[in-house]
Amino acid sequence: MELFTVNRYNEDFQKTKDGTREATNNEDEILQKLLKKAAKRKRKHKETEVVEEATKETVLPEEENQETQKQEAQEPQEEAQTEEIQEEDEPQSPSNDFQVLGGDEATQKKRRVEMQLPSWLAHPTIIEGGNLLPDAEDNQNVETIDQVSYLDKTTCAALKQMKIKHLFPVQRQVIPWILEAQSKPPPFRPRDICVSAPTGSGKTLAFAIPIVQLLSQRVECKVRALVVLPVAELALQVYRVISALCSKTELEVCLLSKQHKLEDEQEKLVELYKGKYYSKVDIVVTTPGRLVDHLHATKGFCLKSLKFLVIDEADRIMDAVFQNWLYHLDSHVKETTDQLLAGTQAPLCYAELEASFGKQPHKLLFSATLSQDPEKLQNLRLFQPRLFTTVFTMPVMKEVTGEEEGDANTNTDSGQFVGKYTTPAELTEQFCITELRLKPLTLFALVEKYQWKRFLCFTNSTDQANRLAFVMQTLFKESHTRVAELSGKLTAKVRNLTLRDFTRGKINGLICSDALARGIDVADIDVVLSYEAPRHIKTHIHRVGRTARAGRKGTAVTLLTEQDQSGFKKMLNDVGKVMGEEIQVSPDIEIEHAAIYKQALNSLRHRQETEKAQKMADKKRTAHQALVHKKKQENPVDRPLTFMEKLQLKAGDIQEEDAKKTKNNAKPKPKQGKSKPKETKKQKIAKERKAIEE
Ligand SMILES: Nc1ncnc2c1ncn2[C@@H]1O[C@H](COP(=O)(O)OP(=O)(O)OP(=O)(O)O)[C@@H](O)[C@H]1O
Repeated sequence: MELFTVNRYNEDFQKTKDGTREATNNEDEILQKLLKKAAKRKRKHKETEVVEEATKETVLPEEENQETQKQEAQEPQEEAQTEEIQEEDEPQSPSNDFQVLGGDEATQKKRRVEMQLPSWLAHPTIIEGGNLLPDAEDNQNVETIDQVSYLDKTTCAALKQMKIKHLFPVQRQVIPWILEAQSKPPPFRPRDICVSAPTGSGKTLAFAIPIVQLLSQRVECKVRALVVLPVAELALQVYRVISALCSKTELEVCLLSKQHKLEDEQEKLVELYKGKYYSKVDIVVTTPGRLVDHLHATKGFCLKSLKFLVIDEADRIMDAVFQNWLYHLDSHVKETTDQLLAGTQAPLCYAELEASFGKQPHKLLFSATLSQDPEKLQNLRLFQPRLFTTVFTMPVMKEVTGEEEGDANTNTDSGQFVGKYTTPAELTEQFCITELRLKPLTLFALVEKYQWKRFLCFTNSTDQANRLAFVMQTLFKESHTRVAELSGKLTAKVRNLTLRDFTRGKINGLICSDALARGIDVADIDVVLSYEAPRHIKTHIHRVGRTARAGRKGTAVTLLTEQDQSGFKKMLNDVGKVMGEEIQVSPDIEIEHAAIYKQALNSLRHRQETEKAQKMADKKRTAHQALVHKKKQENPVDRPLTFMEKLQLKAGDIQEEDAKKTKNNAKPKPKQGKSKPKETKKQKIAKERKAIEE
């Protein structure tokens, strides 16, 4: 069963001779074009070589000769691969592999079950990556912002103010597609899209520009666009970009994140006028948790007019626990015709299209590591989804085994869509082998050796980030390098201040946990270090993606121990990546910095002991308080009166006073005898309590 409803009006399908359908080879055409370009480059290179050879007297040194032999050898292989790729694209008949029970050894070997991707994942629209720098040769013939036909004047003016000269490849592909999809007449609905593009390739503007341009003509202010991001820092960053784009329009943008009070945000969202709520914003940028808070708590926060739902870092949001935000959101958007969207019904007919028109927002998913897990994607109920994916080099579909190193940017596992884990072309990846006990010192020596002035160092946990930041601050005490911690352990306010100081250059290095690994965009980071090998390839992709952004060069270094190396290498090879070159530090670092390192470790140990003692004291104090409280519960005499008891007493007193008044009128006043001994507080409380019980 198709995972998603197939739309009869989908322009991507064409009839073949025998009446069956097949996807047009849009992506195949692009792949073929890329291949031809590569082959032409190879031939040209070879011709020049032959010409050079003809004029040269000297014989090529042995290795060069081997090089040309290897190249020649490779050529026919490449052509063969070209054929393979053509074969690959033909729809293959399902394999009839099965296991013969009790057969001989050969037949017993279970065939590897290859994950069959849904057709929309298997046939993505390929975005040909390239150099993003405006003055790069690839961009000489790229239109400038003013020459782009599909951008209106206000958008161009806003982009110029943001110092944007050219659109990036992912923007040139996605923006016109969204504008065109939205221009379809009712009841044809725009297809939902998933965009998988490298970190720093400009995905934010790829969705922000069409949304702002399409909403800028709105008349009434209603929430028509919702942008959801996994963390508050990212939401703040995207909010700033969209606000800058809206500066030339009347659109209002609002940021909802736990960094502000709920009441203050409610003030910005809605206003009550003559008993009716009106929206004060057009575009809302938020995190899933905060969205649910407002869906429950903010009266008048209406999403019935929602036109766009953008999910940035979509795989992170789909992985995480805030899955139920989709359920809450759905209950606030127009009623959903589930069976229609979940693909359990027959393909859409005109009446159904008409019935479902405007019922769901246009869903736009973006990530550098998009998930292809059908179950997770199913939750989003995408409508005839379309995948855009970026590749920098020809995705050569070849088997990559653990030992050999695959070419960068090639996804060889047929269970993954093309370009799934593409990293920026300007990124240089390196690694450094060290011992676990010397890792802080190795990090210190690398920063000193390469004189890095702006670096990020990622650890696998917040505790590790906290400890490492402490040790590095001690090691860098003598030098001018300032290091700070940035992890989930700190409050959002402290994290913002630290990030601001780092952006301004007051701090040189941040020791971060992976909370910051996604999306954060800080310019000119020299190097991103992984202090510990990342546990998952996605984490690695997002960590290294903090540098080499927007076409700028960047370096990523991973600190590995002998034990980590093989696992890390396999993790990269599985997605067709390589480890890069090895860098080393002087083997005498331990001797050179023995004193300061020992001092750092001792102060860390001392701090940990103090913290442990503090924790023990806190534990004892809470235990004692619990005991005292328990005792007070047991003999209530010492327990101070509760609020209810005081109210009862007050009510009792009033009754007593009334009774006394009537008695006093009838009875002579008592003689002044010896004054009674003053009762203690305890006796007073016991007496009051007795009075209540009576
Ligand atoms: N057309 C453009 N011209 C110049 N700079 C651009 C352009 N588009 C985006 N940028 C800049 O590139 C940087 C990265 O953009 P953005 O954060 O949108 O990338 P991204 O793909 O969302 O990255 P990530 O996957 O890490 O979130 C930003 O500093 C942005 O200002």
